[in-house]
Parts: sequence; C-alpha cells; structure tokens
Amino acid sequence: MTVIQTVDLTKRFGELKAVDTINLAVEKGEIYGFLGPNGAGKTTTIRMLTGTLKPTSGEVKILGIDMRSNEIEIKKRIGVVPDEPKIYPNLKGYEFINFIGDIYRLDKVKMNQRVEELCEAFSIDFLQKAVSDMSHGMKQKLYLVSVLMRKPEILFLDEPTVGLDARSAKILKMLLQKYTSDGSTVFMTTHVLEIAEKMCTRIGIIHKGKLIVEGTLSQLREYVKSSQASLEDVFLQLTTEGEDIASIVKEL
Ligand SMILES: Nc1ncnc2c1ncn2[C@@H]1O[C@H](COP(=O)(O)OP(=O)(O)OP(=O)(O)O)[C@@H](O)[C@H]1O
Repeated sequence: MTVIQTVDLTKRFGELKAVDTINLAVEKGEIYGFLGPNGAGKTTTIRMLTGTLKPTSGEVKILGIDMRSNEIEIKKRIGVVPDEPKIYPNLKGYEFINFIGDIYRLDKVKMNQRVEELCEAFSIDFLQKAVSDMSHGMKQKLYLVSVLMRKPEILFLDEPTVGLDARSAKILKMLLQKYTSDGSTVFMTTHVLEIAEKMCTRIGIIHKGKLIVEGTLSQLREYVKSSQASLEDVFLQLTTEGEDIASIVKEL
C-alpha cells in the first residue's frame, strides 16, 4: 500500500523552484531516507507532505487521502518531528505532554504507560523542568516522546538525530526499526549518511529541488556504476558535479 504519494509536487518561492515536479511513492512499512545538500528542498518537501505549506502545484496524498480535501484527517494520523521543534517555553515537560494528549484525545492510562516507557528508553528525568530551562537535546527528546506516544501511522522526521547524544540516537534508530516492523512508516531527512545507509529501506536524493535518484543502496550503486560505493560516494558523485573535494580542502 502506498502511504505517501506525490504527483509533480512543486513549490516556488518567487523565482526559485525550491521543489521541482517531485514524484514520490513510499510504501507502508518503509523507512524512506530523503537526502540532499543544504538548501536542496528537503524541509520544503516535508512541510508540503505534512500540510504546513501549500504546494504551488502538484498533488499530495497521504494514507490515500488527498491533502487538499482532508488535511485534518491526515494531521490526526501522522506525526511530525521538525528540525527545530517549537515548544511553549513556559510549560513544564509533563504539561506539554498532557497538552498534546488532550489535543489528540488520547486515553490517559495508555498514554501515561507509553510515556513512562519512552522516558525510560530515552533517559528522560526532566519532565518537571520548564521547557525554557531545557537543553536543545532535552527539548528534542521531549518532542519525540510527545509524537511517539501517539503511535502515528506515518512518522516524518527532519534531521532526527541532531542534538541527541549517542545513546539516544541509537535508541531512536532501534525504535524506528521496531516501529516500522509493526506496520508504521517513516520518512526522514538526514545529513548523516551512515544512518541512512544502515536504516533506510530506500533512499531518495534531492538536488536543487529535483529528485535525481531513488532506490535501495544497491540500486543507487548500480546507478553510479560502482558496486563497492558507499552511500557517501554515491551522494557526492551525484551532488557535487565532479568537484574535487580533496583539492578544495588542500587549498584552504
Ligand atoms: N519561506 C521561504 N521563503 C523563501 N525561500 C525559502 C523559504 N523556505 C525555503 N526557502 C528556500 O528554498 C530552498 C530549499 O530550502 P529547504 O529548507 O527546503 O532546504 P533543505 O534541503 O531542507 O536544506 P538544509 O539541509 O540546509 O536544511 C532554499 O534555497 C531556501 O533558501
């Protein structure tokens, strides 16, 4: 079942085509890695897939539902972790969790049990703190809990491991794998190519707004005609247009 689908998805900002006629089809249970250099159009794409930004043209269907016809239904069933989560600074951690639980009308008993499990996994012992007194990593973890506790059918993550310590990043990776084996789907961006290489069932590379290649790692290797290439090799070959990085570094 295709759970994320776009048809000729395009976003213009003035003269700039930040996302240029992208066609995606992500199947249920996949961990899809969306990679690309800075400014390639990853966040803009995620924002259109999750209903926070209107496309200039093209279609978005999530869980078979057209974004234009039923955005609210989609938003209820997905979870989004942006690259810089915004949380009301005056709330305490547990107040934020309860606030989200109320919005989504979660069963309190089940929610508390799930929050407890997640807090244990991520070593969260700071729910009594005000958000304004939390570190970047703490806020990131708090936000993750508030999304994961809802068990959304699709999870969109923009740079999920930035700000997490090594242990939390490892737990998140394992949790996402468990989560998809239970039938959920993950769509994530990352600049950490080792993470994408290890975790993702398929990878799409976006460059200057265009999806330039898509597939499993071995399909990407075939594409660049190099059976031993790492994802980093493939990525750099496709996005640096023959630039010699070693000589750039030498000249610095
Ligand atoms: N609201 C906006 N108004 C104008 N231009 C924008 C806006 N949002 C993004 N852009 C531009 O669109 C392009 C794509 O940006 P986007 O944030 O999607 O890139 P990205 O792939 O997520 O990059 P990064 O890896 O650096 O986070 C960039 O050139 C950016 O400057």
